Amino acid sequence: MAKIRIYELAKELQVENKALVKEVRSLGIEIKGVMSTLSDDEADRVRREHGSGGARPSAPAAGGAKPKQKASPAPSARPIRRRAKGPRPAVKEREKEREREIEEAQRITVTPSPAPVSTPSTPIRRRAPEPRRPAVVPSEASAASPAAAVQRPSAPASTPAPAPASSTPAPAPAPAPEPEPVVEEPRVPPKVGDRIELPKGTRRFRGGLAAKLEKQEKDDEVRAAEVAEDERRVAAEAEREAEKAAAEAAAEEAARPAREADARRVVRNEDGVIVAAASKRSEPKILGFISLPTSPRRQQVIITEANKGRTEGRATARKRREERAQQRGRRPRSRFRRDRGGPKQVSTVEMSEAKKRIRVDEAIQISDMAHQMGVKASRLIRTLWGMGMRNITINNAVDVETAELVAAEFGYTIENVSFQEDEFIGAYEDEGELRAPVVTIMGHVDHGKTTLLDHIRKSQVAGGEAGGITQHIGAYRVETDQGPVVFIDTPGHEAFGAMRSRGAAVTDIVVLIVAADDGVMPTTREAIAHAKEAEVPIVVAINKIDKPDSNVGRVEQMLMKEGLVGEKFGGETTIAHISAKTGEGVNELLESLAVQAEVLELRAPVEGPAAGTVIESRVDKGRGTVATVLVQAGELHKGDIVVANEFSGKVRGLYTPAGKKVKNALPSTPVELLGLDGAPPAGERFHVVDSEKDARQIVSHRREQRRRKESVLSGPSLLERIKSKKVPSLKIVIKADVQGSAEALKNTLEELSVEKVRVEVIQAGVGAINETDVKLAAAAENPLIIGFNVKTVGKAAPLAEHEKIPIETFSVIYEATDRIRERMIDLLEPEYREVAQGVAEVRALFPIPRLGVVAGCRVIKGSVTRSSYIRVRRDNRVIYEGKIGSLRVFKDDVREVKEGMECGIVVEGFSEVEPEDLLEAYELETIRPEL
Ligand SMILES: Nc1nc2c(ncn2[C@@H]2O[C@H](COP(=O)(O)OP(=O)(O)OP(=O)(O)O)[C@@H](O)[C@H]2O)c(=O)[nH]1
Repeated sequence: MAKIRIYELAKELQVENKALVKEVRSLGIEIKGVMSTLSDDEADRVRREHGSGGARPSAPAAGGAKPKQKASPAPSARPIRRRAKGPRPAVKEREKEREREIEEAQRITVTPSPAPVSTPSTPIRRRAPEPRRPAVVPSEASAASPAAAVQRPSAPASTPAPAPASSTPAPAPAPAPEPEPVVEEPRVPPKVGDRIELPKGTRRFRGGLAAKLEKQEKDDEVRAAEVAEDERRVAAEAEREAEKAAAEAAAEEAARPAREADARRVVRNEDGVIVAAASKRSEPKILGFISLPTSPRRQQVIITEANKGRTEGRATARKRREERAQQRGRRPRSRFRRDRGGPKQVSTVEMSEAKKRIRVDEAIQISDMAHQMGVKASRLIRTLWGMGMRNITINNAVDVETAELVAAEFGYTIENVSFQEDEFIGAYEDEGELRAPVVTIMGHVDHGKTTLLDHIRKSQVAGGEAGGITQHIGAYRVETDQGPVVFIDTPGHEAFGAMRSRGAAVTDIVVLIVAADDGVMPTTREAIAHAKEAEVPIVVAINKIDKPDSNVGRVEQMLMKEGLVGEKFGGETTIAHISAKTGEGVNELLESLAVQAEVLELRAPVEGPAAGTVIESRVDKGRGTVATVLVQAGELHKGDIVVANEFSGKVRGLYTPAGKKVKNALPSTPVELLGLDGAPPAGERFHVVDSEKDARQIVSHRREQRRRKESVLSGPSLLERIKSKKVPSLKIVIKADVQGSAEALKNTLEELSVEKVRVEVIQAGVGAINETDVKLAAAAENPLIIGFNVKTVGKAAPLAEHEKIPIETFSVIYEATDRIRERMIDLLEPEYREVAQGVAEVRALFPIPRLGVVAGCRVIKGSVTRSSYIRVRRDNRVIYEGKIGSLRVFKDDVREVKEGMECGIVVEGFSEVEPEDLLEAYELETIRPEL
C-alpha cells in the first residue's frame, strides 16, 4: 500500500509542514515529524478533516482537481512568517494585509483551467472556506478600482469558472460607487469568458489560501497562548526556585557564625591580603595550589564553583521547557534564537573526554585556552580573578598548574606536554658515603681569612692577590690531621656579598673570622646573617691573638651581642682563638671543625652521574671556559657530558684548584672543569647527563624558558633602558675575567648611585672588551666601559675612541669604585664658592657720558680685579650685587688695583653708587660638586 509523507501531504493540502504535523497529531495519529509517513487511510482521514476531498491528486477523475485555478502566483507564493519572540503582529496590520490579499484576489480574472472542473455530480465536495470576518473589504475598494468591477465566480473554489486569461483593465477614472446587488450563487457553472460579480463585502479567497490564512491565524493564536502559558509557568518556577534558594541560603547563613563563613570563603596570604574568595552562592572547595605573581610562595587558593546555583537554576528551567516542548511535539523555543529559518542540525552529543583535554607546554595564553575550550576569554579571566590573579589579561599566559585549576572549572583537563628536566637529571639524596665537610670562611676585610687558609694549605695565596684582597671565590680541599676539609675562601670585601651568599648555600659549616684587634664589624654581622639564613653552624675564629693590641674578651662580648655565645659562657658556639700568622690555635680550630662535621654526619652518594655547584667560572685564553665546581654527589669523570645553566660540554679535563690534573672527582671535591661552551654564573648547579643530545635539549629548553620569562616581563627593552634618562646617569658596560668579579663589580658600582646621579650597569659579562661592548655602550648617554683583569681586543679601542667612549681597566675593585665616583661627579652641575678679593671705598662720583657713573674709589683692603664680582654695601647692608663694568686708574683700563691705590670703578648696571659705599670685590671659584 502506497504511503505518503507528511511534507508531501502538506504540499498537496497547501499548508505548512508544521501545521500539518500538528493537525495530524491532533487526530491521534502518531508521527515524528515531516518525514513521517501516513498510510492511505490515514492520509484520507487527514484530507477529510482538513477539508479536502479524500481522493489523491493523482486521481483527477475523482474530482480532486487542485482547488485553485492557475492564477497570479503572488498570494499563495507568499511565505507566512511568524514571530518567534515578541508581540504578535498588530491586528490592524494583519487586517490590512488581508485587505491587500483580497484586493489582489479580486483583481484576478479567473483563467480557464485545463483540468476538468468538478461538477455537481462530483461525489466529494470541498468545503468552501468561510471567511471569519465578513465585510473586510470596504465598498470603496471595489469602486475605486476597476478591478473590483470584474465579475468573479462567487461559488466555492471547488467550482472555478473558466475565465479569460487576463482581463485586468488599465486603471481608469473610477465611476462613483454604487451599491452592488447581492449576486446569487450560480446554479450553472460559469463558462469560459463569463464574468461573475462578487457580492459586495464578500470575502473571496482562492481555495487553499483562505484555508491557509485561517489556519495560520488559528495556529498563531494557539501558539501564542501556549507560549504565554509556557513563559508564565517558567517564570513562576524560576521565582519559586529563587525563593527556595534564598531561604536555604538564609537558613545556612543563620546557622553558621559570620566569621566562620567569611573565613571559609576567603584566602589571605601571609600579609593578610585576600588572594582568593569564593562566591557566596556556592560552597567553596580547595582544589589545589597556585603560585601567585604577587608572592614567590605558593598560595592556597579556594576555587569557587561560582554561580553554580544560578547556572543550575537556568539549566533546570531550560531543560523543563525543552521537555514540555517535546511533549507537545514541537521544537523548543529559544529566547535567543534569531534565525527563524528551518530547523538546524544541532549535535547534542557530549564531547568525549579525550577532546576535553588541552595540551600545555610550560604555559598557555589565556586567549588560546579560551579558544580551545570554546568559552569566552572574559569568562576565563573572571575565573582567574576569582583566584586572586588580578593583573591577568587576555594576552597573559598561565603556567600548567594554573591552567589545570582553571580548566577544571570548565570541565577540561590539562595534559602537561612541557619538557621535564627530571627525566634527564636525577635528584640525589643526602645519603651514601661519609663526605668531607665544606667549610666557608667568612669575615670582615683584612681580618685574616686568606692568611688562615694559607696557613692551612701552606701556600701563599694572599701574597699573589692583586691589591692584597681576595677577588674571587676559591675552593680548596685540604688534608688535615682530622681528615679532609673543603674550604671555600669567600672574599671578605663587602662588594662580594652576593658571592658570599652563594658560598653559604653550598657550605656545611661557616668559620667566622674576627680579628682580635678589631672586633665585630659590619661585614661580620652580614656574614652571621648569611650563615643563619642558610641554617649553617658557625665556628668562630678570633684571629690575630698574637698582636699586642688584641682583646679577645672584648671580641667575645661583641659576639655575644650578635647571639654567638661561647661554650665557656654556657653557649653553644665554638670559639677558637687563633693566629693565622703564627699558626697558634689553628689545629684546635680544625679539630672543632671535625667535631662539627661528625655531628652533622655528612653523606653523599658516590655512584651515579655527578652533580654539584659552580663555584666560579672564567674564560681562559688558552684553555677556554674554566669552571671551578664543587662535586656534591656522584663521581665526575673526564669525558662526562655536563650541563650547567645554559651551557654544556664534554669534560675535556679536570684539575684541582692547585692545577693538578685528575681523572675523576668524588663528592666534596672542588675541581676545575674544562669543556663547557660558556661560563655559567657562580652558584649554578651542574649535572652530568647521558648524552650530548640530552644536554642540547636541556640547554635549549632552559634558553627557551628564559626567553619566555623575559617576554613576560613587560619592562622596557635593554635599548629603551639605556636611552631612558631622568637624572644624570653613568651607563657602564663591565667586562671581567670571571663571572663572580663581573657580578661583584656590578653590585658595587650600582650601589654607588645617589640621588643626584645614578650608576647603571647595562651589561656585565666575562671576557675581553670587544667591538660589541663598544657598540652597546655607544647607544647610551654618558657611557663607560670597565674592564676588570681583561684587555681590549680587535677594533674595540679605535671604535671607542671614535665614539668617544672611555674604556678603563682595573685589577682591584676599590680602584674601580673610586674612578666611578669621579666619573659620577663629572656628570653633576658645577658648584661655586665665593673667594673674597678686596674692598674699595667710594670717595667721589664722576658722571662720564659713555661710561655712566664712575665711582672714584680707594682700595682699602686686598685688591680689586677687572673680572671681580662686586657687592655694594651701604650702612652695612648689601644694596646691589653685580660685576665690574670698568676698572681704570686715571684713564687707563687696568686688570688689577691693589690695596692703597685709587681707581675708577663702574658697577655694571648700577648707577646709584654714593660716596662712602663699600665695594666688596670677590671671585667665584668653581668647586667639584660632591655626591
Ligand atoms: N699579626 C697578625 N696579622 C695577621 C694575622 N692574620 C692575618 N694577618 C694580616 O692581616 C692582613 C690581612 O690578612 P688577609 O688574610 O689578607 O685578610 P683577608 O680577611 O683575607 O682579607 P680580604 O682578602 O681582603 O678579605 C695581612 O697583612 C695579614 O698578614 C694574624 O693572625 N696575626
